[in-house]
Amino acid sequence: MTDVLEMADVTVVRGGHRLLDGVHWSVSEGERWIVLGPNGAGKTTLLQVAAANLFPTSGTVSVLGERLGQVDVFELRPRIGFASAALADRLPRGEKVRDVVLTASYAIVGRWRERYDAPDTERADQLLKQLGMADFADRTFGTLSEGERKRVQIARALMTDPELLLLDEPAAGLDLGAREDLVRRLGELAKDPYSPVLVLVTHHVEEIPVGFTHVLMLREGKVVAAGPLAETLTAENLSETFGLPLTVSQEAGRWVARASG
Ligand SMILES: Nc1ncnc2c1ncn2[C@@H]1O[C@H](COP(=O)(O)OP(=O)(O)OP(=O)(O)O)[C@@H](O)[C@H]1O
Repeated sequence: MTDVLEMADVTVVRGGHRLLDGVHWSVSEGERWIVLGPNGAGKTTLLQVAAANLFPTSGTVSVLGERLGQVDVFELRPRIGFASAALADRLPRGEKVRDVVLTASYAIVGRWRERYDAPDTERADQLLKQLGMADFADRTFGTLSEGERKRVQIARALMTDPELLLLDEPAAGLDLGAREDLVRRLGELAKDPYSPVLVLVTHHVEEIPVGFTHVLMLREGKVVAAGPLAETLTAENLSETFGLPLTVSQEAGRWVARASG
């Protein structure tokens, strides 16, 4: 199996703080990863490095076979799909939903004078359909609910047919129904063999979709544990990651955690 992502001894220092501290991480073709950890653990920083948006202070990073520092990141970035709250904030509220997806082709937010061919529009519509948003294509982004916006962002992130898809807390801020809907859709994406390699950041084990295969657990910039979900997401590792005694169980492929005792 080829390596999609390879980090060796990656450290990121900002303002005297070690946001990431000696991270080793290897992601291979076909894997679906969860990055789990408490607030401030460094999850977003890790994703920024994986997205080739942030260069580490030390250590080496290879993404899709290209070594950061030796590759033109403007050629690499279109091969990586990315969705985060920070990116969503930049999407114009008055933009048509179809255009929010379409403009990803040019890595821009907000349609202007660029030209799109019919296959681009067809792909945007197909992705909106896949995410259950076909009926919303002509609405403006600002009129959507939070859950609907999240689904549009995932469609947008898939527009360039990326080889790696990075999702930073896609279920944050959703009510129970919208969260379950999104987790189910991410589960469908996970089981599709044509999907890109997936990396999903979350604080909550309840948000791990069925079909995800691996977990990297992060605390204070350090990897607590990383490996296949079934053997890595233990009560011991979870307690160490979140800094309190926790129990964890699995039911029908979904995970539940609570404070023990
Ligand atoms: N430029 C910076 N200078 C100093 N510290 C920073 C800087 N950027 C981020 N941090 C700190 O680095 C830590 C890790 O941040 P990061 O956003 O990666 O964590 P996270 O795990 O994604 O957190 P959350 O779950 O709350 O989103 C935080 O404590 C944050 O305050």
